[in-house]
Amino acid sequence: MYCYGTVTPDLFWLGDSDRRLALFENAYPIPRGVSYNAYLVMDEKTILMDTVDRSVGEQFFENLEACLKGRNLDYVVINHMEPDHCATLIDVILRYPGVTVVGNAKTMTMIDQFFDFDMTGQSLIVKEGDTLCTGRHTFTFAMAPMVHWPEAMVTYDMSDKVLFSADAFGTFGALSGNLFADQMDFEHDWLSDARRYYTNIVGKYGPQVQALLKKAANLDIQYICPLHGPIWRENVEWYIDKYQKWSTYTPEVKSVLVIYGSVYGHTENAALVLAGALSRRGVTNIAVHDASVTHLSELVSLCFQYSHIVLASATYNNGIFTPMETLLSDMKAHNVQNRTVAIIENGSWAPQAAKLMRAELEHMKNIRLLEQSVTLKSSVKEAQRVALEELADALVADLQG
Ligand SMILES: Cc1cc2nc3c(=O)[nH]c(=O)nc-3n(C[C@H](O)[C@H](O)[C@H](O)COP(=O)(O)O)c2cc1C
Repeated sequence: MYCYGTVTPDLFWLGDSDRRLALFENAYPIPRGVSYNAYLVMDEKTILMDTVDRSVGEQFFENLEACLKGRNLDYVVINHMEPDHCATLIDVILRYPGVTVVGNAKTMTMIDQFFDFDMTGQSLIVKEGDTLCTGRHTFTFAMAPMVHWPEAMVTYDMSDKVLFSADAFGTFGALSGNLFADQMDFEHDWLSDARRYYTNIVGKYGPQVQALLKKAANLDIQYICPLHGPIWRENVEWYIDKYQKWSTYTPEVKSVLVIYGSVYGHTENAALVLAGALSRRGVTNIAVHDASVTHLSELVSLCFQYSHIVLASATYNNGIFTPMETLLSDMKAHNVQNRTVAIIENGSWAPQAAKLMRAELEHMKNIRLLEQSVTLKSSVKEAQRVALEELADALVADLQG
């Protein structure tokens, strides 16, 4: 049975959620599921904004058919050619043979790459600022390259001030009846997934997100309709401000995130001794994570959130303990920058981790390494306890500075 939702009297949500998928992009755990959103505007001409992942295709077509109420589909706009939004595009064309596919030149190239379908006479190529009128609604298009693929664009309904934002402003998490962010406790229940989605999916492309935000700043936005997660119609500025912070690599929390890589628990012990020392000095919201336990996508997200990061690692076969090594490479891949970092190392015969971690961090932009570091030779002794207290002093001084 169809279950589409109403956004405005003539704008409908046709999406569905996948609660079974374990890994989004076969990489990111999504215990809360994920929604794939598509939207239909019923005007003199009917216009569909994007399609959906194959996993929810059946429900999507039931919704589309019910929503169209026997009318034909005139346009389908492809804001983003990634298969989680476009896998069902050809099925749309086959079901509605007269439909015109709207996208930019790069979109059309990608359609050719992904599918074997001759679109001659069925496509409309749009550029920055072009408009398309469907009756009461006039839509304009803005390119958003690398948010999150090169062909990405957004569509703005100038009549009702709706931004169809593609992957921007999306989040992991299945929708449960409520379509709007103001119908949920977004900050409490969704924000950490929204941050994890942003930082891992587009975190690398801060300057490109900034370029899109500058375009959006010129628009009167009453609704944001993303391709994943809830729709925004209230407090839109709050969410845009989060995007400002994330895309400029500005920390949200002025506190210390401690991540440790530990085989037998002694490096973990050092991390906790430090965390306790920080707490006694009045630092709040300290976070401690085991790099072997907390998923990388969560750790990357936390690195975007916190101003100060302490990395503590055992030496492992003359290298960095592998989960910590993987984290460092992921931090680099996601462009983590503008952070203050301190290092703790451990090793029973030739500790190397500090030197090697430092070398990795030097490849990242604007990472300020605290001079103070702590070396353990197997376990925390009195000398290291004192050194950890001193590291806490240095971190507190830096936080206050
Ligand atoms: C597989 C393996 C390889 C190791 N390689 C080194 C090494 O190259 N150099 C060193 O000084 N210690 C090495 N160690 C020792 C650990 O770094 C050391 O025992 C450290 O105290 C472990 O800290 P943890 O208790 O937090 O796991 C190695 C330990 C393991 C299990």
